Amino acid sequence: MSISERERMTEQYQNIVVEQRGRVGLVTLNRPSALNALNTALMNELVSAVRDMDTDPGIGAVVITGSAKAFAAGADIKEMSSKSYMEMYAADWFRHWEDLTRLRIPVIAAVSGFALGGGCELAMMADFIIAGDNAKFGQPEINLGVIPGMGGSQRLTRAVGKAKAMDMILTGRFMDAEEAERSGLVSRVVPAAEVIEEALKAAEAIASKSKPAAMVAKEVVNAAFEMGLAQGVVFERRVFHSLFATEDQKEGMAAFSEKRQPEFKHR
Ligand SMILES: CCCCCCCCCCCCC[C@H](O)CC(=O)SCCNC(=O)CCNC(=O)[C@H](O)C(C)(C)COP(=O)(O)OP(=O)(O)OC[C@H]1O[C@@H](n2cnc3c(N)ncnc32)[C@H](O)[C@@H]1OP(=O)(O)O
Repeated sequence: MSISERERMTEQYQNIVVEQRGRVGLVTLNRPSALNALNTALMNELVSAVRDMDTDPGIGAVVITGSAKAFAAGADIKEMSSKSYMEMYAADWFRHWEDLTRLRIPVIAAVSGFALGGGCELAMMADFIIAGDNAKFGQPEINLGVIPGMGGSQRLTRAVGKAKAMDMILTGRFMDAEEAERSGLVSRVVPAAEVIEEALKAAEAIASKSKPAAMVAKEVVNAAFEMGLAQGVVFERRVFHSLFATEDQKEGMAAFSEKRQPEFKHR
């Protein structure tokens, strides 16, 4: 992407910064004065940007990140506080942002600092989280008289188990990076100053693989949350069989036999 294209993309957005680094899309939440509190404008820009990346043949993976101090400190309390029950229920607030979990290409959340409430939920909507050693995760909504509202109770429980999820949601306590890794919430912890670099490296590695294989790998792993084991194993096996219809499978296995790096077509 040329600098002018990148500047144009950035001009489209006020609450995020959108960049392309090789075959990786990088989205940085950009509301530093509010610790990247997630308001409607930011979420709509985020969904729009990652949807464009998802259909861009030149992008194979996405990284979403925030600032050193905050990935996102939650939903924007000031925007939310005056809403009525019927305003929330009639608009079914947050439903549309579940689209973030339906992207085809892999998404990595690079988390430094606070990932609280909606910020933790947004990170858990990614395919995996790389955390800086200063990261603090939490679902402290109970302090505000509410509960998680964008999948937090469901994804946190599946990620760390009932005991820790219940502890965090009922007490509102934060979980540091070490506990988050130990609990399975994050895939790895790196020095905070290196988290974006590490996430970009992981995303570049993913984007260098076969795109159809990466897309279906994400799909079958996520299916484990929705299917029984026997059904999931059959689904995985059928998808494995289907990859033998791709050029990338032929190229990947031929490259191994010929002792060379594969040149995937990424389509
Ligand atoms: C219905 C309308 C649509 C809503 C918008 C769309 C949302 C999309 C996402 C949906 C998420 C689903 C719902 C979710 O489950 C519910 C929530 O997330 S509720 C919020 C949960 N988060 C919190 O409770 C954390 C609140 N913040 C804090 O506790 C502290 O800020 C901190 C993170 C511990 C840091 O403390 P400090 O270092 O002391 O910093 P400050 O407190 O001074 O904060 C600096 C500055 O940022 C502002 N700010 C921080 N967090 C938020 C926030 N969540 N919303 C709005 N503003 C926030 C804070 O007010 C300060 O601003 P200033 O006062 O200086 O102007």
